[in-house]
Amino acid sequence: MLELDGLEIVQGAFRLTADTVLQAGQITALMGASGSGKSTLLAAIAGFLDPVRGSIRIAGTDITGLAPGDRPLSMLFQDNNLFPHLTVAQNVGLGLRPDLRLSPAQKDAQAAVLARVGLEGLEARRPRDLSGGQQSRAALARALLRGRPWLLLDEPFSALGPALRRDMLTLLRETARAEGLSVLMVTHHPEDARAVADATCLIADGALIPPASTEALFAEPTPALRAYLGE
Ligand SMILES: Nc1ncnc2c1ncn2[C@@H]1O[C@H](COP(=O)(O)OP(=O)(O)OP(=O)(O)O)[C@@H](O)[C@H]1O
Repeated sequence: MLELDGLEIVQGAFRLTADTVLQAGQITALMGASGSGKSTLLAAIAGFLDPVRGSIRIAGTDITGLAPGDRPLSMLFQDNNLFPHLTVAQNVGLGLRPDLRLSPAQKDAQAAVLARVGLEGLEARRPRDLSGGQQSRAALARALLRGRPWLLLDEPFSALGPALRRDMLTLLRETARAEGLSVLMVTHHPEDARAVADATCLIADGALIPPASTEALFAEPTPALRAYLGE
């Protein structure tokens, strides 16, 4: 479980509150209008932004004061954050060791994760020699290799066309299921939430509305979802 307990986050004039529980072992979509605070909430959970009040717990442990690297989570950004001068294998290996001195077991894990995301045979390429979809796969592989139980995704596939985005979401769902990952995923696309998210939550009027089953929510949209969808 990821518990947001009386959380209050402030950025300049912007204020966001969150007081809810996100279930582990499933995919939760996070939606809300542009500027509603989705990235801000992820930044606070990941430790890039200190809340002014409240606490964040994962699996019962208070992580509010921990440095980003010490939190039981990995974060995937829209721009993929791949280093242009490193190969695909090196970029992925950074998930384990910044100095890339991988043990034989770590090299095996690196090869396995590259195979899992469909990048076998492309290990020696630089990111610029990969398609957009392959770059997304490399970034996902690096996050997966870290082996942290929670994965936070800030619109990571939004630069891809619809077909590639669907492929990536399918890969995400399969991987999350196979590895028992818990995922919190920001998306602007209701169809993405419906395709892969067990639960969906919305930010509206400066507050996180607790998650509900995606199926139930879209079958009977709440006023906040209706407003977001422009209905
Ligand atoms: N460093 C900052 N200083 C002051 N205000 C900020 C800062 N960063 C973001 N904000 C404000 O915080 C609010 C929430 O921004 P945030 O990026 O979290 O929204 P978002 O829901 O992720 O939007 P989008 O969907 O457009 O990415 C916005 O009003 C934004 O202008």
